[in-house]
This record gives sequence, structure tokens and C-alpha cells, in this order.
Amino acid sequence: MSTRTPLMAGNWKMNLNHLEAIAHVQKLAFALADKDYDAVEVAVLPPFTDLRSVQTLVDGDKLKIKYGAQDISAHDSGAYTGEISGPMLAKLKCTFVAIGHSERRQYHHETDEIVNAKIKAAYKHGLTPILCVGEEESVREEGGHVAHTLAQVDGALKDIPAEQAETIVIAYEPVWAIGTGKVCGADDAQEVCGAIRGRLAELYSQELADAVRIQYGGSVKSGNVAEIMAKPDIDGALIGGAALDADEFVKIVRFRDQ
Ligand SMILES: O=C(CO)COP(=O)(O)O
Repeated sequence: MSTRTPLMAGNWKMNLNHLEAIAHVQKLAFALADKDYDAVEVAVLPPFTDLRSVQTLVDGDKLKIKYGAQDISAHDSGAYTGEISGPMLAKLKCTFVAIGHSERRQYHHETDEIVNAKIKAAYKHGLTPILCVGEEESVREEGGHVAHTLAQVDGALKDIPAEQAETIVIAYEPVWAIGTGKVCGADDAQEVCGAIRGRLAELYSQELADAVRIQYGGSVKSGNVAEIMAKPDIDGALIGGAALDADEFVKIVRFRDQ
């Protein structure tokens, strides 16, 4: 029986301004009781412009909700117009940072090398990476989904020592299931999440592999989360669209009640 605490993280993507963010986090705080937080770790990943507002709320009201960013620069400072650095996120007391989301890979041409550099930047500044991996539909149709996803894991973790890797969160997000309503079947998600854990055991140790949390992401809703969470190698979810509705996100956090 796994001792891994499930992590339910809402990736808001480019949604909710800072005022909406405050209202949303207040709703979550109001709806979630202490026992919910004990059973499940809850996090939100708002746009950069919301982080200060979320931090002020979480700090001021001593909320148990964690928060983080959707991306990080590989550089600490300098002439990188539009970028946000690790030191800036650390100063805002972010816990998490999503790295290598498929939308970053697709629209911003992020390669495994860039993802690896960003993971190093996150660890350098005490942030926990949520490494996003997963295949496109054509890759799955050809049966290459496991190999493709493991190659992304290998690239992302290059030269990352065990004492850092043991805290990583890995989100398996098949690209074809993101925002499409096409949820990956629980058995299919388990196949890849189990393979990721196996690869962590090969790269590091079984002990490390058993400690790392692996999430599933892609059209997760309150109606399908329980089935996904019943799988042995799935330790949480990275939720997009459904995380924008506070009531729905709370139902997902309470997946054991479904
Ligand atoms: O990309 C995702 C989370 O990072 C998943 O998005 P959806 O839940 O909207 O499919």
C-alpha cells in the first residue's frame, strides 16, 4: 500500500485575473475542511500575474492550499524579456512549478534539453517541479506512447541527482486527452504511469521510485477521477478546465467520496 499523499493540482492555464483568483481561492478555502487537506495535497497553478494575490491570501489566512507557477525561466536574471525567474518564484513562496507542459512544448518549442535546464533552475531555487510528459495522438496510434513518454522522462532528468529527483512530481498528460473531453482510460493511464515508475527505479532506485508522485492529466473531472485514482501508480491529477470551477475542483479533491 502506497504511502504517497495524492496531489490534486489545478493548472489554470491563461485563465482568471488576479481578482478572480482571489475569489476562487477563497471559495476553495471555504469549501475544503481540514480533513480534506490531510488526505490530499491541494495546489493551484495560476498565471504569473495572480501569484502575488494568491500568496497574500494564503499567507494572511494561513491556508493549507499550495500554489505554484506554470513555467520558469532556465536563467536566474538578465535580458530575457517576458521571462520569470526561479528567484522571483521563490520570493513569492511558490511550492511548485509546472515544467514541460505540452502547450509549452507545442507553442513555445520547448525541447527536452530546455525542460532539463528548467528543472535544474527549479531545484536551484527550492521549487518542486511538476514535470509534464505525454504523447501526441499519432504516437499512441502507432503504439509508441510508452517509449515516447519515457524518453521525455530520461531527457528531463538528465544529470539530476537522486536527492533532487526524489521530490519531483511527474504528470502523465497524453496530448490528445488535454482539453478534448477524451479521457485516457484508467488502464491505459496506469500502463504509462507504471512504466514511468519503473524507469525511475532503473535511473535511481526502487525506493526513490516508490516515493515519487505520478499524476494523470487530461480531461479529469469529478465523474472520472475516482476510477483513475484507483490505479496503483496514479497519485493525483493535474486538472485544467475542471479546475476553473471551484465546486468541481473541490469534488475532484474529494474523489474518495465519489
Ligand atoms: O493540461 C492539463 C493540465 O495541465 C489538462 O487539461 P484539461 O483538464 O482541460 O484536459
